[in-house]
Amino acid sequence: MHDQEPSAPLRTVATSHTLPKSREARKKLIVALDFPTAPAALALLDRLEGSCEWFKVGLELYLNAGNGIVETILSRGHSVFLDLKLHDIPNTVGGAIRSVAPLGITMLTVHAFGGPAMLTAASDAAASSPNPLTLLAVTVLTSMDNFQLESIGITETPANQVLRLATVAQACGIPGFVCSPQEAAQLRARFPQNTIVSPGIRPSGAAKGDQARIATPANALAAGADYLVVGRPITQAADPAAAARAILDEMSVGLAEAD
Ligand SMILES: O=c1ccn([C@@H]2O[C@H](COP(=O)(O)O)[C@@H](O)[C@H]2O)c(=O)[nH]1
Repeated sequence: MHDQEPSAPLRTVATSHTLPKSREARKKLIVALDFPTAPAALALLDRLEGSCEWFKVGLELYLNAGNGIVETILSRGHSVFLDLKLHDIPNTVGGAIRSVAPLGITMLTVHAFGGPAMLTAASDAAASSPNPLTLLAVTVLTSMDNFQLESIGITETPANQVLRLATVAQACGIPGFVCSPQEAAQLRARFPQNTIVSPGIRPSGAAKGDQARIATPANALAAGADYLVVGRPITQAADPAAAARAILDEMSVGLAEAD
């Protein structure tokens, strides 16, 4: 469904077996900077300096702090996942991608629910990016359970709906997916070369909050996720750096066991 090169998947970096496990874990952890202002986000960034190298900027922060916060995080040498979950008509989504691509972000989300025309326009726009940009198709939000899906007329299970949306997105040239860790194994089996990013990560005993489909960091990696997105278990912890280190330690052990 696309006539240009799709944007590159990030699997090569994420699955490197030459790195020490602690280093590999750091390359797979993305901290969600869900804060209302740039100073609040940068205060957390300061505390995680040296521990974490990937940060996700979502709607809350981006709508307040704009491209400036993205540029600041990039200027500190970190990678940025811009989680805008674009969902609009094809022309608008393509234009939005062309607007943010020059920033130098590494990953950007679109909603797979936008359908083939929108996903193809997104893929084409990413292919013309001046920097390598991996598009991720958001499948079924990790906050949704069967009841939430049924309420909007979707009678499929979350797992089936994730597979359906990922299949459409992949056919349109989108190289990565966002899904819960509970669907990571089925997507990994079906799409071995695609990038899988999983939010809904909760260390044992952590508050679930509004997330419905969750797993621990080790189980998410074992299921085949390339990247884990973690927000509140780190950002709301009394000691965010210690919380991040504990998650990284669990990830390192999980990666070692998988070898
Ligand atoms: O399906 C999705 C897609 C995106 N997210 C985002 O990930 C983080 C998760 O934060 P937690 O505090 O660890 O729950 C957040 O920024 C979401 O916007 C998601 O959770 N689920």
